Amino acid sequence: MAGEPINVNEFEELARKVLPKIYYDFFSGGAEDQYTLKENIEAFRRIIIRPRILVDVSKIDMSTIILGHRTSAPIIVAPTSSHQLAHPEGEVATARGAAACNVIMGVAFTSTCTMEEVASSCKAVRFIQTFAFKREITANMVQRAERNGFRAIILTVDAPRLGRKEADIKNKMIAPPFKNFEGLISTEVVSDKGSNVEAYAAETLVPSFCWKDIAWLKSITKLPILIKGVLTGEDATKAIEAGVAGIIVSNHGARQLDYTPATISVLEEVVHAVQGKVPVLLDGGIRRGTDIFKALALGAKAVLIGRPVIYGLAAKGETGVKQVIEMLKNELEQTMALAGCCTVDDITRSHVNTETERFLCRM
Ligand SMILES: Cc1cc2nc3c(=O)[nH]c(=O)nc-3n(C[C@H](O)[C@H](O)[C@H](O)COP(=O)(O)O)c2cc1C
Ligand SMILES: CCCCC(=O)C(=O)O
Repeated sequence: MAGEPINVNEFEELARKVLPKIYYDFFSGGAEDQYTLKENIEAFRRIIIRPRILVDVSKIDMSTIILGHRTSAPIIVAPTSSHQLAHPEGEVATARGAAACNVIMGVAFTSTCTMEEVASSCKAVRFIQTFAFKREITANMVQRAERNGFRAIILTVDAPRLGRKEADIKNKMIAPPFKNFEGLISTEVVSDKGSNVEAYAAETLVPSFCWKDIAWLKSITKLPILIKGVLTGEDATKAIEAGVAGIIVSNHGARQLDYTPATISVLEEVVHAVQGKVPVLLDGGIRRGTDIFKALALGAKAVLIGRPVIYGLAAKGETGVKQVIEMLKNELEQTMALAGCCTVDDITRSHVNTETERFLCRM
């Protein structure tokens, strides 16, 4: 690649060049055979856009409202851990990039900067992400989130234990200090068996966490709860019954259970189960504005972007994060104009064709 990156994939190439291999592998990798990792991207390619012509597209408005917050585009920075392994300024730089683009910033509790550092560094609307942690960790997180102006809790439910990323095992990947845990976990988290991420998980995660624990989480906070990691209509129905404020269709960027479906291929199933009761968001494999358009056409309110943001951060810090988000926004704007959609509400189911539909047409 010569010159400046002009799309998200070129940012990945740049990140691969600047990062030590062990960290590039950590950020880019998926679980086991990485079937789902490839599928998250491939499944988008199998969806075709049905543009409408001769629509007045002289003004395109990508803005939307997510849980009451107006944002410039249906894009949220996905909560991902360990940003200081990509860039010394870590999550603070990422959050500033998100703020500059007026999109919502998802902050992982396993961040390398503290929640407080991120909160005081930028004006972005921030959501805090947590796992099925021990109750004392969750209670601490909730108090700090409320005190520091976080607007929602993202509860990630696809990780009762950690997925097996074989590159990390081979590379003996050592997690950076997750500063939010200071004073909360007693033992020094180290391991001589290679990756210490397992040790972190064993110290903090509660594999017995289940649906009834959502009622407990609701009882200790007024913040809306988004549940992240839903892949079936059945679980979407249960999530609504549990009283969540939103659902994120996600397979954790293919880093947990391999051979789960590409998220875009199960979005409609979840959307049908939810019946418009709460917003449905999606992440996994978004690399183009056309991908965002397809997700919206199939019923998502917005999408979350994981790895592309990290690649931007690795390549150019805050500026890189901003450039990656702006690229995706520009591509979405271009797609909307060429498909004849002036606002996000104009993007409908009839603007795309799935592979199944094309197959059924031939029968
Ligand atoms: C390096 C890395 C770290 C992640 N850390 C977390 C995390 O701490 N909590 C979480 O809920 N999801 C985490 N995720 C998953 C993301 O939130 C998101 O679901 C995924 O990255 C979306 O796929 P994409 O990377 O293809 O955009 C992580 C993903 C990556 C790549
Ligand atoms: C203990 C860190 C968890 C990070 C994570 O969720 C991931 O790498 O996918």
